[in-house]
Amino acid sequence: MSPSILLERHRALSKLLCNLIFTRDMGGGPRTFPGGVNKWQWKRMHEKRAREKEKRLLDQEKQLYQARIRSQVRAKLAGKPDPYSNPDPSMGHGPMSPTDHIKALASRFMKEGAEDLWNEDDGPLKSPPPRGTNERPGFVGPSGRRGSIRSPIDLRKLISEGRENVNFTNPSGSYVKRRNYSEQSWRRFRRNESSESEDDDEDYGPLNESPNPFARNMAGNRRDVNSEGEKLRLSKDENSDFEGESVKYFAGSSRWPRLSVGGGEEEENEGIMRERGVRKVGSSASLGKYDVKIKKRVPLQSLDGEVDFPLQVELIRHQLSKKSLVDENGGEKRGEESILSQKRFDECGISPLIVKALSAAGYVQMTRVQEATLSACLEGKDALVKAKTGTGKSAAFLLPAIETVLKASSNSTIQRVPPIYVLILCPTRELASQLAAEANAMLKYHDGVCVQTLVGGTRFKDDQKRLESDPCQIIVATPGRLLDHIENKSSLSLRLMGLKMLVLDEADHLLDLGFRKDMEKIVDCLPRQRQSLLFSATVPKEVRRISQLILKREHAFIDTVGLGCVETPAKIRQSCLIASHELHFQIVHHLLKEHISQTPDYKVIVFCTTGMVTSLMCLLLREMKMNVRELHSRKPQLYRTRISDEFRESKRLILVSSDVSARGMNYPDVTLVTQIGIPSDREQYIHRLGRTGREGKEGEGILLLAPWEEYFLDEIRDLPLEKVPLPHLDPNIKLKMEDSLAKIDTSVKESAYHAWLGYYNSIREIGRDKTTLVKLANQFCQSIGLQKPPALFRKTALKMGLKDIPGIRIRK
Ligand SMILES: Nc1ncnc2c1ncn2[C@@H]1O[C@H](COP(=O)(O)OP(=O)(O)OP(=O)(O)O)[C@@H](O)[C@H]1O
Repeated sequence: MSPSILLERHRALSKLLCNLIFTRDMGGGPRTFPGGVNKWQWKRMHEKRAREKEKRLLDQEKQLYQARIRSQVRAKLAGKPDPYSNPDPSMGHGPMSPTDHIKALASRFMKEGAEDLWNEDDGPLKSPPPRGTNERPGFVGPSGRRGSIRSPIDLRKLISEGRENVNFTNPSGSYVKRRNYSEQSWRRFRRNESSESEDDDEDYGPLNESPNPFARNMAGNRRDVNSEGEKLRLSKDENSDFEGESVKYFAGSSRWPRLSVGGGEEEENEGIMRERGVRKVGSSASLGKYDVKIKKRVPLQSLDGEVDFPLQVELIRHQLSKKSLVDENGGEKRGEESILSQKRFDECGISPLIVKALSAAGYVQMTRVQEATLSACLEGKDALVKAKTGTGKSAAFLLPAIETVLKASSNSTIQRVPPIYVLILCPTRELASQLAAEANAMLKYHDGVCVQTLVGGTRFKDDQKRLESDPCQIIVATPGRLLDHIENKSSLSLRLMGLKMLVLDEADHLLDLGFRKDMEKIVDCLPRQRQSLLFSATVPKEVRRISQLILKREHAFIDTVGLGCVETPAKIRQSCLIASHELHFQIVHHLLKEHISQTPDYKVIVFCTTGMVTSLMCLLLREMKMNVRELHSRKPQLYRTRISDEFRESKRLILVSSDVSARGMNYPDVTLVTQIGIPSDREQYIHRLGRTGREGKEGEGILLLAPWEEYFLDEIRDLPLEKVPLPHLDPNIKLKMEDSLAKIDTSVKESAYHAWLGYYNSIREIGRDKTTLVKLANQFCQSIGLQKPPALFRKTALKMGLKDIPGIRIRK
């Protein structure tokens, strides 16, 4: 063997050993922490402490405020002067003015980068209901007007008193409206407040005259101060993050003070910092001291009067030029609804062969999310990206992923263990196959780059053989199967040492409790020196916090939806029907028939709560002579793949599915999505709905709930859902339906009952009242044609906390 080859081998071996030694400590921070807890337990402990502290502070503040009001009332009744009025504000000892109070509270409690998260409901800000209306918030009334929505107070807006009215677009072209809220909103707020205080706050007498909305807000009475139709977006995020930096502000006038919450252990330091006029920003609450930036405090006062006129003129100019561009391209309407941007792929510095492959696939112009993210991703930055369903997020991360591989391959020397440069994780097997297919389409003209999937439901040994015989640089995997490989000490772990990029598609779901443990283990085995990209159509605030465990501190948060904007595509008509369980099957049948008669090329997805309920629904619809397929996790993988492919290619077909199809699946031209029963959460509703109305096309979504499930509407009250009356149901269909139900095997119905019970038991709002849950389950049981509820195994009943609940039968 020649010396040069030996030297080469020696180098490769040393590199590998270095990697092994230095990359065991991965994913951020040391591996062991005081008390022997691991990194994740340590961080969770800090999160918990921060939450508790925040709650304590809020409670204190609430008590102080209430005490103040009481004293004022007493003084007023006794004819004494207001004990809190400060005759000489310059003395500085009296109580703060309401506005100052709010500012002080805001600066104490709000976290940097989380101003929008102050909205506890995590939804857009909407206007208060007009007095005297009975319309349910969030629904479109018969007149077509949207019912108003109860939403929380936007502190920043209140702080922004004195600012000029400015309308501008952010770099994505979305409309941003800014107004002077000083008097108008204040008056509106007070009006709104007084209307409710009559019922709620008798004790406090003149509370409705109180000018301190925040204290009331803390007391749980959140109210909105926006006027109807206004899209208020005051956050720095949507401005700065389009620029690719999470700490950069787009407009001078939108420079907001960075605000933070100190974590449990940090109280002492916090005091010192405050004294020095320095404050911590970043995720100190959740990450202890590991993710804290030190920033100079920007005094609130000085910002109040600050108006950067030249910049505002520039913004208005930008808006006008954007508008004329849109008009040139076929009117404003089209411009708003198109997912495409003005930029072409050949303008953004990606490899010409990829551009060629993209053109072959019909991609010439970038979509907005692709334009907004590509440069940051190509620069190697970490990013958390939020964009609506069906807007091209997959290509937005696949392109930089492929570029990373091309770059790494051209730089690397021959290695004994071929490295995996890109790891893409996603929640379902079907989505993994879809992403791999899309990546392969982009790699059409690149022979040397290979993509493989690692998903459950296939033979583990086959995976291993494939990995050995056909070394790939990109892996698309589901967390469970990937972890099997890692824990099996296969060569995959070694190959992952060369990882350059980690992508989490449907990131919020992957960081959710169901996947969290697996994700923690996986991330621990990846090199720390990597780029991480997190994509989803929904990014709830907890996810934004937890995402920092994967992302670097200086990551970009790119939100193309925008704070306060509706999170679902504009062209999807959404409606909701409320009906008792026994009518559900009939209604579903009626809705499908109606849709089919109106839509020649129909393509429908019916989402059910669980796999077994999906199975029952599918059998029933098939009995009713409808063209249906079923897809859920109880089916073998080969069957799932076949059905998924068939549904992708076909028209005039109904797919009855569990949540395996809820996220990421790109079935073209789905005309209707129906959801039967409550989705597991608001995010799941948005993702399921997003299977229709993709690429800016039209779509329709119908949610069917039982009356007791109506509470869920509160979670999605900011979405444009129209509550529609029950359709007239044909009595003949009822009889037919009963016949069909009778033909279905009892075991299927029993399994559906058990699954139903398990599903709703796991939903916090319902599962905690076991007696009611069992009653409702028995209603469902009758609606599916079972005479009495099937018995549960004692162990199952125990696990579910249902053992001694009346109505539950235990197997002997
Ligand atoms: N630049 C482009 N030009 C034309 N079509 C595109 C472009 N980028 C993506 N698409 C198409 O847009 C559709 C939606 O893309 P994709 O599945 O990536 O959406 P998504 O944002 O990931 O949705 P979800 O949130 O549901 O996962 C696909 O049919 C895709 O082919």
